[in-house]
Amino acid sequence: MKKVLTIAGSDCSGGAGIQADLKTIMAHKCYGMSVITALTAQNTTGVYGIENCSADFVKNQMDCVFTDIFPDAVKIGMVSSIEIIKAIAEKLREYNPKNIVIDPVMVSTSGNKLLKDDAINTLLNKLIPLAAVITPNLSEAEILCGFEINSKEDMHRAARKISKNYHGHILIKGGHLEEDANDLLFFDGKIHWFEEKKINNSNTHGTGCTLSSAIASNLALGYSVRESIQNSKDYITGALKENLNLGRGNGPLDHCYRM
Ligand SMILES: Nc1ncnc2c1ncn2[C@@H]1O[C@H](COP(=O)(O)OP(=O)(O)OP(=O)(O)O)[C@@H](O)[C@H]1O
Ligand SMILES: Cc1ncc(COP(=O)(O)O)c(N)n1
Repeated sequence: MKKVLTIAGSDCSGGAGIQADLKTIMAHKCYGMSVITALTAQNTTGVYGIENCSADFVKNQMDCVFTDIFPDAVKIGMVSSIEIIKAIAEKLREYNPKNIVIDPVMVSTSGNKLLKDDAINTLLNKLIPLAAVITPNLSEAEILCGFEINSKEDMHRAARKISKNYHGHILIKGGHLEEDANDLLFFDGKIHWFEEKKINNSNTHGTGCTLSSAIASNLALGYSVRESIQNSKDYITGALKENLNLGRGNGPLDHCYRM
């Protein structure tokens, strides 16, 4: 059995974060493990509190995982603070796992900050360089490239700019574009579009977490980056099409649809 580790925050309502990741990893028939960076009190309507884990305890969790059940892929989501980012980067350099996928989570669907402003540079300089794939959404890509993104052409320009400092695979997610849900992969100067019609469903809480943990699971299973992204997009599309409608806000995805 392939093993996938998620390093992320907990979402007590089960839609995003560690909970979405573990559901996704299990749906891909991989063995899921978690290093929790923060507890959040949140639900489909918003984030009502954040308690960060200490950097030392993050390291302690990573030592326990890596010295016992070494993962075939690692997904990284909410990382909150400079100290936690540095701790994760230090341990990743020590254990050197393959297939690191970073979802540079900055703001929740409900508009709440999940990464401190002063931590963005540390994320960029210390953690992102260790990733095989990064998966910014439009607003995260805007922060990484420094200009507004309103079209497919802007997404391409943004990827080119980000690639000047980061040489891995850049997947800019277009879920928040007005038109279709088209995602752009940029690597080694070449681009590939993953195209999908937008599904009319506002229950999209956790789509970013789900996509990145699905990509990590597919990489662990031995698929190429391109195949992993296509498989993951198909998984998201299927989970959105189920139209699960839970909670009073932007509800979660249905991870049971393939089981
Ligand atoms: N309404 C939709 N229909 C089809 N696919 C979608 C829809 N919304 C998002 N997606 C897809 O879901 C994935 C996540 O994209 P999105 O841009 O929503 O990321 P995100 O903002 O990080 O997610 P989150 O909502 O978790 O913050 C992408 O592959 C995107 O194309
Ligand atoms: C712990 C945690 N991690 C990530 C997200 C982002 O997901 P979304 O943008 O769908 O709210 C979140 N809300 N909570």
